[in-house]
Amino acid sequence: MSTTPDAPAVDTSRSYQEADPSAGLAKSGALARLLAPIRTHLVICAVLSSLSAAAGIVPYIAVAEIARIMLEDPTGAHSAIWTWVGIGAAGASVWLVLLVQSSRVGHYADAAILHDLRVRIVRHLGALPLGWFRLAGSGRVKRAMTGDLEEMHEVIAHALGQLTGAVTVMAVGTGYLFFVDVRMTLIALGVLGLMAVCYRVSMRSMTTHMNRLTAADARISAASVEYADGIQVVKTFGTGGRVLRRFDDAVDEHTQAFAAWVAEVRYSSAAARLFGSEMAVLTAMTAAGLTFVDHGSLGVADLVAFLVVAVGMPNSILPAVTASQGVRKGRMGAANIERLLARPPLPEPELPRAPSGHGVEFDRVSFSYDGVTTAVDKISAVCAPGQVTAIVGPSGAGKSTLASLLPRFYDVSDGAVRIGGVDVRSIPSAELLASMSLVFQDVALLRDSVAENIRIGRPGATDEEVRRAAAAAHIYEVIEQLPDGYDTLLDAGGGSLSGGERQRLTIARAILSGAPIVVLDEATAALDADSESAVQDALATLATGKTVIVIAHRLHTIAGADQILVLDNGRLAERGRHDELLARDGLYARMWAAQEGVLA
Ligand SMILES: Nc1ncnc2c1ncn2[C@@H]1O[C@H](COP(=O)(O)OP(=O)(O)OP(=O)(O)O)[C@@H](O)[C@H]1O
Repeated sequence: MSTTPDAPAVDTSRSYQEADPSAGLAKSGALARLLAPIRTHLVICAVLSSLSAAAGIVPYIAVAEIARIMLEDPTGAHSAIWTWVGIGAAGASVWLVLLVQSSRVGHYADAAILHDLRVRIVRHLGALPLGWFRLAGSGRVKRAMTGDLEEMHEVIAHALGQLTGAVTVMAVGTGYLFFVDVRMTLIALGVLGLMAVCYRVSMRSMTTHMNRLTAADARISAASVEYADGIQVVKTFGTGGRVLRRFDDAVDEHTQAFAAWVAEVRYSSAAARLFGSEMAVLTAMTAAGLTFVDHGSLGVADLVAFLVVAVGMPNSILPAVTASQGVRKGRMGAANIERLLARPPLPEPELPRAPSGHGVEFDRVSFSYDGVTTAVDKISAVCAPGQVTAIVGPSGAGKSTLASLLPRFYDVSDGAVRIGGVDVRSIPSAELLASMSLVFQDVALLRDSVAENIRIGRPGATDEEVRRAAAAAHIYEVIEQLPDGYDTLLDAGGGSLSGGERQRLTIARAILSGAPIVVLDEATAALDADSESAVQDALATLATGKTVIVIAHRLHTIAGADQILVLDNGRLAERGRHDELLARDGLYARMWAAQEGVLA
């Protein structure tokens, strides 16, 4: 917990790392909890589909009874036949009406709850610390909004009805058959029971195999994305073979995992299919039935009842098998969604305070991503308005982490970050973010026009203001030469803009926003000399009169900074101006010598 007096109480024990998806919270019961608001609808849907299934079996019973009447008294009056025809037709009508009603109620409840969950997820995402998105990635968000919700949809709109329907068909069907002949019914149930046993055997190690397949799937996706994202590097440096090998390995692993599963379950699943088929029930009923008829212990009419009703039962059981797998997936989807909704949101201040000024202070700031390893360790520094503070250090020293504590991508584990004397945790997050321009190296452009991409900095800005910002960011001429000028559509990758041009576009956005604090992560990728100097000029314009914090990778770009913080292994190793640090002959001097050596 912070030792500083103005630090609001927050839970610093939180870990920002995404929990293992297979880990426990809400693993069981998540589906029931998330569906609680539509429980009544689900009960109605289940009752309707159960009644519908019961009505659906009536026509089969009617056919069997008509056959009985005709076989037992072929020459008699057949008025009872018409009664059964009526009962059968009524059963079919009720089946259809109730089926439609149950589907209507299920889909209505499904649409309502999924809409509700989508809104909850989006609101929750809006309240999560921005750092979470960096760690979890867009894949996690996409999975929640599409795959996980779709799996819940399957349960609500389809699986529930199929399962209740199957149970009812079994109950009503066997009830009627027991009434006709107990021995034949037990034989029919025996065949279906064998199917259940074989199915259970084939599903015994499903979780292990599914986990292996899911892991292989994830590796295939990662290798594909890695290949597509890094296609330029891959082709330029001829490392395509290595990346493709990772892809091939992942595909091989997937194939092997699948083959191992198939090899293990091939007999049990084939047997389950066999015993669950109409063919198996028909064979068993015919063989046993004819034997009993031969011995005179079963009437032909009773045999017909089994051939009509018992043989039809597998038809409703097979969809229920698929439905039970759907329920399993739905439970996993619900657990994922519940886990996402359980991520703690960024705490908003109970007593918001307004900063007086825009000086930034890091006061004995510590931070750990996992609650174990310290990424930033007791760093103190003051970044005055109108001055440029550069953060430098070897890779992994904690530069980006320290800077990301200012916009509260993560909250400090200890100490405090202040703006204008106020702890950032006491400033409402919308105001906090509005007070700073963040220019990161993973330049974020939207799929929109050039003008709109700049206007994000200040949505109400006029075209003229957008143009002035573009001019100040030294990107004006580049835009003028684009096919549709400011109306040219960009894609998320920036379309035909170069790396330096994309950076200047985001600098124009930051200039337009006029935010008094600027945090920028210098591009690690080397730009060509012209682009580099254009970016430097743009940054100089952006920085005028502002509190500027630069995460620098190339030291010569920040040699003129007012203050340089040299981080090493999460600690502040040195601080001072360029000349002072060179004179100290420490880490900075060594890094400088190394970079100059490369440049020389
Ligand atoms: N998302 C994360 N989860 C866990 N640890 C992380 C995460 N991001 C960074 N770290 C760890 O925190 C430490 C500081 O990383 P950070 O990215 O802040 O360093 P950096 O100086 O900015 O490095 P670079 O110059 O390579 O970008 C490193 O040990 C890094 O491995």
